[in-house]
Amino acid sequence: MSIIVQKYGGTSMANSECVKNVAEKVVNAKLRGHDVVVVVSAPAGFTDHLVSRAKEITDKPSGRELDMILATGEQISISLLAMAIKALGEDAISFTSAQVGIITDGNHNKAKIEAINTDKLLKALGEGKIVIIAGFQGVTKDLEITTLGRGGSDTSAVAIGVALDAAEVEIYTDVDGIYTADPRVVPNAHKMDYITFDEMLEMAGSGAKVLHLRSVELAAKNNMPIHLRSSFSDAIGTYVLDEEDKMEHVLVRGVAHTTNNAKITIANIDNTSKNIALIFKTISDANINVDVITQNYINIDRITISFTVAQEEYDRALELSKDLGRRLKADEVYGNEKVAKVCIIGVGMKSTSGVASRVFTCLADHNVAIDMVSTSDINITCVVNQDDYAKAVIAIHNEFEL
Ligand SMILES: Nc1ncnc2c1ncn2[C@@H]1O[C@H](COP(=O)(O)OP(=O)(O)O)[C@@H](O)[C@H]1O
Ligand SMILES: N[C@@H](CC(=O)OP(=O)(O)O)C(=O)O
Repeated sequence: MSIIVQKYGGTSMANSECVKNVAEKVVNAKLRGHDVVVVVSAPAGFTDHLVSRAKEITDKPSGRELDMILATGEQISISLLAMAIKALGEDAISFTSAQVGIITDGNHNKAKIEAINTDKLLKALGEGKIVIIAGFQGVTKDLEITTLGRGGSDTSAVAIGVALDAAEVEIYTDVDGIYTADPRVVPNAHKMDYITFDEMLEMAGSGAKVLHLRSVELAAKNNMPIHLRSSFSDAIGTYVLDEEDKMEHVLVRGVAHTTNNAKITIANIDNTSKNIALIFKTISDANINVDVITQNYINIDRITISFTVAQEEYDRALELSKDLGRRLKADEVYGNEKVAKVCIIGVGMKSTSGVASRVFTCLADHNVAIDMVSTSDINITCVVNQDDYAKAVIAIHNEFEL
């Protein structure tokens, strides 16, 4: 019998009505003849609530203790779902990650899965049970509780799918598929039937939180198809696949955005690779992630470096940059705490020229100033003022008739 892994996110597990709805969908999959493994998240908003409880006690909870509290939300969901499935007459068993043996490294709050013990899962499936596993959490070899980073249940589901050699991983959520842009920002965005792993990696990495980035990396690495679909209908959703030939050829597949960005500029320093290396080593030594980087020439010997960081890192990054500016005798160091990234994504760009010029013309026509640009062969990212991001996303969505 083929194994199918289904993941239900917080929005699908929000209340008892939702849990009963999920139980029906799971039982239907079992009755269609599958061995069913279900991965669930905490009820919507519950993990946020746990974070704020911790923050009421201290601004800086230790990673270990934060994981101890954060991992509890998913345990509520697994037990309620097992009860709901049993109430429908099917046998089910719930497991925490520690009970299964989902082994991670010890990096609290952003742990990586290293191994999954499938013994208990296969035994329970062999006994005809529906298996329910707590997503988002793991355990180290020393039995320390860890979590995989916010949104990490998608990654749990794909990792379990790969370990069990499942036919596919179905991710159920509150939208009926992956859209050409965030439907909250672009009301006429439309659902795609397919998207390639590469495009979805860019979308997820560029702010489309509909799938956890690492879940897509893992699926791509193991060629595990993901079917993202709605918990509230039976309609086919969006397939994330390797098979580009199955898909309609389009130049641009979608537009993603993030609004949580800040920009720092170190102006007019000597153009030496030592100076550039010093800047980025100092920032990375402080555990700050740098995203888009640009280097502008003032003349052959002098350059200006700009880079973006997450808004929550802005103050620390600016302080470090001011210190660097003094050491490197920069003319000026300044920042903008509120910028946004708008990312235009499509594998079709690899083989077609002129996409960048259409993007820039379109943004100019809509009076959106472009602060920084970075490109790969399937992604054009423009950094714009935060107030302009929605205008920019909608304009580009229209320009490419998505
Ligand atoms: N391109 C996109 N396509 C679909 N949904 C998107 C996109 N970009 C952002 N989203 C948002 O992602 C949300 C689903 O993710 P999430 O809230 O994490 O669900 P869950 O709780 O089920 O894991 C949708 O409600 C939608 O607003
Ligand atoms: N409950 C965790 C893990 C998760 O993946 O949740 P969701 O599937 O609702 O995004 C979180 O809120 O981050």
